[in-house]
Amino acid sequence: MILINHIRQIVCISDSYQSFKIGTDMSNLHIIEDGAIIIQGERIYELGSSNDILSHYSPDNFTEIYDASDMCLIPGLVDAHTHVVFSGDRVHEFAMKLEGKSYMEIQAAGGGITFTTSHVRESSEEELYNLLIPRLDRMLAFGTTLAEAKSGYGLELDSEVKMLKVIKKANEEHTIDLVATYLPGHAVNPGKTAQEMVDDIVNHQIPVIKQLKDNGEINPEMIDVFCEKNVYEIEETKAILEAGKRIGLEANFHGEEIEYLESGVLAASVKARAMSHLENLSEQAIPLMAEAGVIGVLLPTTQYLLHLKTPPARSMIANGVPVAIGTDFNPNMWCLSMPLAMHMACVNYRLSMAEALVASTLNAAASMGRSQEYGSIEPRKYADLVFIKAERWEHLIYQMADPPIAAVWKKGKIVIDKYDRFRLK
Ligand SMILES: N=CN[C@@H](CCC(=O)O)C(=O)O
Ligand SMILES: [Zn+2]
Repeated sequence: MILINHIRQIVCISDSYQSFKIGTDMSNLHIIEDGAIIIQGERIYELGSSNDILSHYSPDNFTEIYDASDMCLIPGLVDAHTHVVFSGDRVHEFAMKLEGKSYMEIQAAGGGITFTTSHVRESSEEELYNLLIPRLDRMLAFGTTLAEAKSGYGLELDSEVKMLKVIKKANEEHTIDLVATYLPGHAVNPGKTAQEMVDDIVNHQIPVIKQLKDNGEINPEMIDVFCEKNVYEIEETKAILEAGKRIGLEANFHGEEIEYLESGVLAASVKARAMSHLENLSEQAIPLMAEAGVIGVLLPTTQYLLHLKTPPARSMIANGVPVAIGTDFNPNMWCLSMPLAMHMACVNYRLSMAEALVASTLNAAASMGRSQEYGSIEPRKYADLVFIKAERWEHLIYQMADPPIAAVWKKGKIVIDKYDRFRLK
């Protein structure tokens, strides 16, 4: 067993194995001052105040002992929304956006998702994998230990499957755990109608996805659609999500990003696990989402880049929608840092730092069906831990672009240690 002792603050998030947090409970972080934690194998064994833990154990009980008296501890961060597998950058489009072109204008002219899709179709599985790994390394250095990862730049069966295989392999081989989302409805291929795409996805792609999943070749757990005006609108989105649900994939989709379509009501009616973006979410949809337990995933980086409306985050929290945060890392929005996304959610959406942390740990884990094992510091959960070298944990968010992350532990092992000096035994 391993003991980490005299931690200034252990920010547990929950002490009752909650699946997610809502409302004022998002401000309740269950902080233990001068805490100690015991790790056994991959998991947390026990935690409490240092006094309590030290009175029950002797140093002989431990193979390793660490002193963390100048650090705070939070659960590993969880990134609820990424498009981390792709080839080709879009820096030229960033310049176009600065000149005033909108996201949809660039997409309509064959750029955007269509541009990235043509690159991904040309890339081998190995090329995509080799591009992915350094991105995951960077995410880990920013404290992310679990992330959602979407396909969505294949937009035909073979290339979607290729992306899902890359995600599966990276999940097996990289330290970060990935939950795969199959995103067949990310854009409409040039020369096709949305309805033709839906027919292909529902009748041709989804049965093969099921077969490959059953054989263990790919492992998507969720299905996603970009529900947007002139992309996949409500009925088309619904058809894809329901076909995915029939093969056991949970709905976790893009909605209400650029134009209002009432996708929040759709999310509630199909009992989606989560919906991301939400900039145009209506007040009427909020209680329905709360009632259906749909997690609202905020993506403050993209909203900032594209000058989108501010999502009604405060109203979502006040009305009981569980709120999560993601980086939305993708070739449109290049951000691998959850602390930066959290900072933006605090400043631009007026989340408190406590709410942002819950949204980036327990609630983000819930958005991918993982909150029983990840997202809080509680006995039996994975020992995915982030140490912050500061007097209070809030420095993680306050120090914005350069968060003082001293060490990251993944499943009971140190995987990042910037100071290499807190081990005593
Ligand atoms: N809005 C749709 N999908 C992505 C962007 C993907 C891309 O532009 O490549 C998003 O969540 O922001
Ligand atoms: Zn996205």
